[in-house]
Amino acid sequence: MTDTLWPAPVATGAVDATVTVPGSKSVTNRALILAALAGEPSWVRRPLRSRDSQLMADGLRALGVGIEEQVNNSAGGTGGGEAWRIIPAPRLSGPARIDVGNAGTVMRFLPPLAVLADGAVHFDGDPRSHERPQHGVIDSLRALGARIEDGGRGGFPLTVHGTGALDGGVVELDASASSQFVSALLLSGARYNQGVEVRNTGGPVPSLPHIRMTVDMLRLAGVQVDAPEDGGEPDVWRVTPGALLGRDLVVEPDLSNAAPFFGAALVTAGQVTVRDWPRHTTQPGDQLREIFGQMGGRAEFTDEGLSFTGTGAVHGIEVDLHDVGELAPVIAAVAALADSESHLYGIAHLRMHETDRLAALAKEINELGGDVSETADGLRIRPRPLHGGVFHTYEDHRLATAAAVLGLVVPGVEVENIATTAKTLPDFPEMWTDLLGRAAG
Ligand SMILES: O=C(O)C1=C[C@@H](OP(=O)(O)O)[C@@H](O)[C@H](O)C1
Ligand SMILES: C=C(OP(=O)(O)O)C(=O)O
Repeated sequence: MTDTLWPAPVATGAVDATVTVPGSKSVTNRALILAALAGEPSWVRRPLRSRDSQLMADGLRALGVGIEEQVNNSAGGTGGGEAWRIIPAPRLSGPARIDVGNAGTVMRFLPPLAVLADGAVHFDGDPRSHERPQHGVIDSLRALGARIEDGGRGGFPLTVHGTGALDGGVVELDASASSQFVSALLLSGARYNQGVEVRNTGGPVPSLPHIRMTVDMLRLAGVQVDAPEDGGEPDVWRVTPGALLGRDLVVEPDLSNAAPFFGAALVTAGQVTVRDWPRHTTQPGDQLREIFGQMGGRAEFTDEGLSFTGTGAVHGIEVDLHDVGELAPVIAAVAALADSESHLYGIAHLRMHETDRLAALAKEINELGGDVSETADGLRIRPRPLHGGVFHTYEDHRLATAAAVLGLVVPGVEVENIATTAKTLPDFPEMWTDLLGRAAG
């Protein structure tokens, strides 16, 4: 029920908690794709189990990939507990129907894999999937030799007519709307006859750490990749054709989903430790240490993970979020509670995310009494005393978690459809209640 209202709990004091954040959506869904393309079985341990990863797993299963859910404490050393065992199909095959939901990773990463299946693979998803940009994937796959029917829409619903193989080669595209166009082609590219060379001819590509994640995970699967940041040509990524190795991989916690929990520490002058924070990672959420640090908190590695402490001060910030747009909604919520103005920029592409995030954040914070204006590529946020009210979430998990942060210190915030957090963080309401514990009102 999308019209259900969740009364956001108010913190009566400083939060003080240690939190286990579920696995990264981006790592889990890449690991599933790479395991499906490998020449041998893989383990994906501590996977994210959420709507987006379930959609990815179901899509791969529809093409013949075996994904067994196991609780296994003995196999393969580290990361016992929950795991997925992935058995690649001897031959990916259609006909199949795949639901992409509103998952960018599923929308963009699966069609390039479906071209390797034998048969017709039909894709459709939530109404929003019909609006999110997909041209970078469809046009590129066509240029590389694929047959795709999309009724001239340039997006979903669409049918990939797989023939079991793709020529591949060099392709030019405009990836300024989404880094996922580039990641999508690279992830399956090693299985194309000539591999793939992706050349961005558009404006700057957003979310570059996510492309780095793709490149690193491909290399760990034995694929040779040339990338700009390793001295290669700017805006060009090249994947050499070849087999992929099966892997045994432990998924890192989703650091972008740590944002509301650290946000809680910041706005209540409390302390939150997120367990198992990796010391080295390509996840954009790692930049929370720096960004929330500038906003007044203090991050420190401990034996358990990363501990973040609010000092009582919450400062405004001027920050380019082009690389880390996923973090913008929670940063905007914290900024609305700060002691000075903020300017978040470099995030025009957020207009085509789960919803138009710039418009939605401005409207919803303003309806609570805030003063947020949209710029061409971001938000200006001038803190004002806020009051309670309904916060609409537009089927966007990050709008919902941002609203929960506001609700900690603004009594009477009611969050519409908190269940939308199931996209990447299914247990969010319970985790939030646990976080507050005695600090809840
Ligand atoms: O590749 C990925 O896993 C992602 C890339 C980013 O997409 P955009 O480049 O479209 O922002 C990010 O916002 C999204 O949540 C996940
Ligand atoms: C933009 C996001 O998701 P998606 O993978 O659907 O693009 C996000 O999680 O913030």
